[in-house]
Amino acid sequence: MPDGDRAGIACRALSKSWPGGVQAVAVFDADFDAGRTTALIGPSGCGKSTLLRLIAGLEQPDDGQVRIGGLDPARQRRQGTISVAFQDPSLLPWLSAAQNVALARKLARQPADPGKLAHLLRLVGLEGFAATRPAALSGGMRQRAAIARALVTAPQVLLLDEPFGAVDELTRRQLAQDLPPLWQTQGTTALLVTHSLAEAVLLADRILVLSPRPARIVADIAVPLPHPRRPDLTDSPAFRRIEAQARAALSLPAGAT
Ligand SMILES: Nc1ncnc2c1ncn2[C@@H]1O[C@H](COP(=O)(O)OP(=O)(O)OP(=O)(O)O)[C@@H](O)[C@H]1O
Repeated sequence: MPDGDRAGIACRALSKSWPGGVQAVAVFDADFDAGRTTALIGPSGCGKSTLLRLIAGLEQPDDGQVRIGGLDPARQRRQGTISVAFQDPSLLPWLSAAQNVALARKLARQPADPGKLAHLLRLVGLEGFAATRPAALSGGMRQRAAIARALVTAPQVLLLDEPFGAVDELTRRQLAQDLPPLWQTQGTTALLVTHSLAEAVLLADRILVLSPRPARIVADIAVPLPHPRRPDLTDSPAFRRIEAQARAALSLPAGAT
């Protein structure tokens, strides 16, 4: 990772056990280059969300450290450098969808940008629901509002934990096509947890396949396909080859590399 790179992520010997003794992450080492999108894929419960929460500075590791551009991630998050969109969208219930998204800019001390707000709401398909409060949105709509909230600050680091999990298949494909250019053209470093191999290949420059808990890297797969990627890319031989490579790595027994 180049020196002085504000958005490169370094995980060093990262370990985290949860109360009750579950070791979710054990001595995890990885570097994520600035401006690249990496998909994390692995069996359910292997520690992907824990890893993302450690990288976001939302949890402290028991051992090891995370550095983003050489700095503590919690500090970077408070400065608005890092945006997260997790499975639980956690929108403020008393604000409308648009106000929830706009608040992110305020918290990051960025000036209001109504044009950008409207553009993002349109891209995530919520233009007709800007004034609607979260309780009156569907689960998928709340997730889409959370994605818009994560993108509205043009963050240097974007952490997405199954961001399209509650979104229907058709909308998912549309979002997978429309949203990545927003962060990829502005040099954002993105980490994306997904259970979908196709989504990983469509969105990412690199796929890390993780073992069952505690998560460790069993395969590090480059996705050298040009952006932007259209959904029909899924029919190409190159796409299928990478997808098959990731699938094979996922089915490796624990302990095998
Ligand atoms: N807050 C918590 N308190 C206690 N245990 C936790 C907590 N969060 C996660 N765990 C445990 O840590 C392990 C890893 O969970 P984590 O959510 O990181 O996995 P995951 O790979 O993201 O799973 P999934 O793909 O199902 O979302 C699991 O055994 C889970 O029960």
